[in-house]
Amino acid sequence: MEGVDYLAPERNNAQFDVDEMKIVWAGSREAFEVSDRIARLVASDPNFRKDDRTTLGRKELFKNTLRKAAYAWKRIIELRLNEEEAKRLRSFIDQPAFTDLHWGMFVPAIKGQGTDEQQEKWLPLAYKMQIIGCYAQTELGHGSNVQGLETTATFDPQTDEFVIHSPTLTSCKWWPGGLGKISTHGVIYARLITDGKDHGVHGFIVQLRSLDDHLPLPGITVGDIGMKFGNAAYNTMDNGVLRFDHVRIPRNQMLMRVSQVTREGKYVQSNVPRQLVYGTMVFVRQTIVSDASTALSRAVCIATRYSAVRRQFGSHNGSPETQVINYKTQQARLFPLLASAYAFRFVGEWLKWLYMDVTKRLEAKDFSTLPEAHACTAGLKSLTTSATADGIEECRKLCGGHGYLCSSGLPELFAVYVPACTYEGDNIVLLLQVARHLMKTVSQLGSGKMPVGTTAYMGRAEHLMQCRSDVKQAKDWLRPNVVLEAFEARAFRMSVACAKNLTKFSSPEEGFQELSADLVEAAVAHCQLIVVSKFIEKLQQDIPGKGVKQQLEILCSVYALFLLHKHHGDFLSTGCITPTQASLANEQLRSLYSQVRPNAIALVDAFNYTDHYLGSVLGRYDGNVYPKLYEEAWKDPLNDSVVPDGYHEYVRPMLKQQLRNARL
Ligand SMILES: Cc1cc2nc3c(=O)[nH]c(=O)nc-3n(C[C@H](O)[C@H](O)[C@H](O)COP(=O)(O)OP(=O)(O)OC[C@H]3O[C@@H](n4cnc5c(N)ncnc54)[C@H](O)[C@@H]3O)c2cc1C
Repeated sequence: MEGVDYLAPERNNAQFDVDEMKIVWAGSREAFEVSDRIARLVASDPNFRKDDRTTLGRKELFKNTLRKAAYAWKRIIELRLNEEEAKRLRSFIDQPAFTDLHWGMFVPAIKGQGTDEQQEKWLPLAYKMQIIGCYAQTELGHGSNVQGLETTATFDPQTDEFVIHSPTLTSCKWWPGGLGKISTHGVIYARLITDGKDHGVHGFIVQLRSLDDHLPLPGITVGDIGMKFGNAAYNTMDNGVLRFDHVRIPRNQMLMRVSQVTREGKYVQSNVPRQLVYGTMVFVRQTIVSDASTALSRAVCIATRYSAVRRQFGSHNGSPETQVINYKTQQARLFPLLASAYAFRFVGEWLKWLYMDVTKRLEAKDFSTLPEAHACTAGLKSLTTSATADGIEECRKLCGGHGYLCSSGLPELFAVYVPACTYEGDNIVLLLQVARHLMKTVSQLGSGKMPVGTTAYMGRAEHLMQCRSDVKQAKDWLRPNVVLEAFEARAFRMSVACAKNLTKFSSPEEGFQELSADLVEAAVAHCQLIVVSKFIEKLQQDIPGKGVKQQLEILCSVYALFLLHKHHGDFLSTGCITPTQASLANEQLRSLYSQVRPNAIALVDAFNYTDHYLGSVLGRYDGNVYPKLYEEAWKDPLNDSVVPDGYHEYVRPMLKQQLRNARL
């Protein structure tokens, strides 16, 4: 029945003020109002319809993406939306497009690496979308190892130009989003060569297509790299291939904030420090972490609502069957993901603060915390995107068979999200960078150099090596200091163990290669500690609203104790806790799940997602799942006719034993 809220009894059980939780989730009342207004705007506009997306062919899908991007830009101008509102609008449209790379990578690259004059020239054009840009770093043969890129930018002093060239097949740019069919310009990464000397990889602004007829400029071969994983999903994006044949660009199109090439062809470092690039990196990764909380919360919202609707077994004398959300196994799979969504939200919020802190320090020429900030954002990007990709897939399984239908929204969400584990740095490669930083920090402890930021806890080395948890009963695990100390001791001891083992090898590099799997685990332990500690810090703030803080305290404990349970081998083998304490943590966790249960629906309502944005029949706000699933099935193009196309050619001859005469 339309208009009936089938989840109302669940909502009535909530023990906290959902409206206040919505503000906490959004970050502030103002952020909530902007987000709520823009989400409704998109949901109510039929131009942003997306329910037929997974049945469209690639060309139709792509054209549909271009239409939405153009229409969105028109609305942004008509409604005079500010930068934040425009960003929200693009995200609620929920369809990856060339604009993501234009605003998310091209513009920040020019801002971060361009000189003042370059910014004055290029940014106004980009802001008005008079040029459209992409970010082209990866090549067919080279991704993670950026220093291995082969594209060359050779300075020609005769003409005051760079010659951009792809010397081999493997040097073709491969993957950049927006490149394949749309970008007019790109920030292209190439090896800078002056006077026969290779100065390593630098960024250049290169025009790729004519601004009149959109044809590639002379010397440029460009196209799309082909279909990607899943239906619709990232196939709305034109990830591209690009080959240069001695393409000339003026010297002033090298991004010269950090290093320059003079008119005479001399390579000079400017007085601006190289660390400046860290600022852009922290900004981009902060966005990725915040996107992780969004993607995971969407999946969790769908799985939680559907778990309250779905019933299996347990009927007695004609009573309804049991809601699957009441099964302890369902709770033990679902509620840690719910807690993770909140945890990632708060660590993302903290990263916004970190970005501002990094920017301020850069302005004051204080570079002391930069390597730590860099390592920490790399690690958090890796941790949150991996957990989110796995979490979305778990949510699909939590929805049983129906989760496999595109109309559940989960297959597309997974397909569109999972490359986040690879782009902006492969997650394992990033964790290895974190591990290098941790090993360096440990090695400097004896020299009196105090670790900073998220590694500051390592400064209490002696205590962390000796401390033993004093947990005696299950509820002791609810004390934040107890949890924090266990996570700190585990992370530190794992790092110290790796550092010790490294000394057994004849060269540090050989040791690093050999121990890389252990090093990755140490890095994960460190990153999990960061997320736990930022959740705990969040709870030290004043959080208004009936019951809101209590719910967050429960979720924080769920997040931490779930990790402790999952990785209890680490905690036990490093001697941070005893087997008895590990089982007390598990006992406490079970009790926490029972406390989450009555609030589960309200906790996902607090994400404030419209049905349009969720794009899921299973996750509908009103819980009216079955009639809508039934309706949705009939909309499939296969059901346009009762007898399918192909029956007369292929099925009938088989049934009638006439295949021998059939023309196949
Ligand atoms: C959807 C999507 C969009 C993208 N958009 C862009 C874009 O806009 N612009 C752009 O320039 N690029 C883009 N990329 C490319 C992306 O940045 C690269 O794919 C990424 O950096 C990983 O590099 P790779 O593909 O070379 O992987 P590889 O580095 O080849 O990784 C392959 C395997 O080797 C492992 N590995 C690699 N190095 C090490 C090591 N040192 N130690 C241990 N293991 C290692 C990895 O963990 C992985 O398992 C995009 C990619 C995708 C999937």
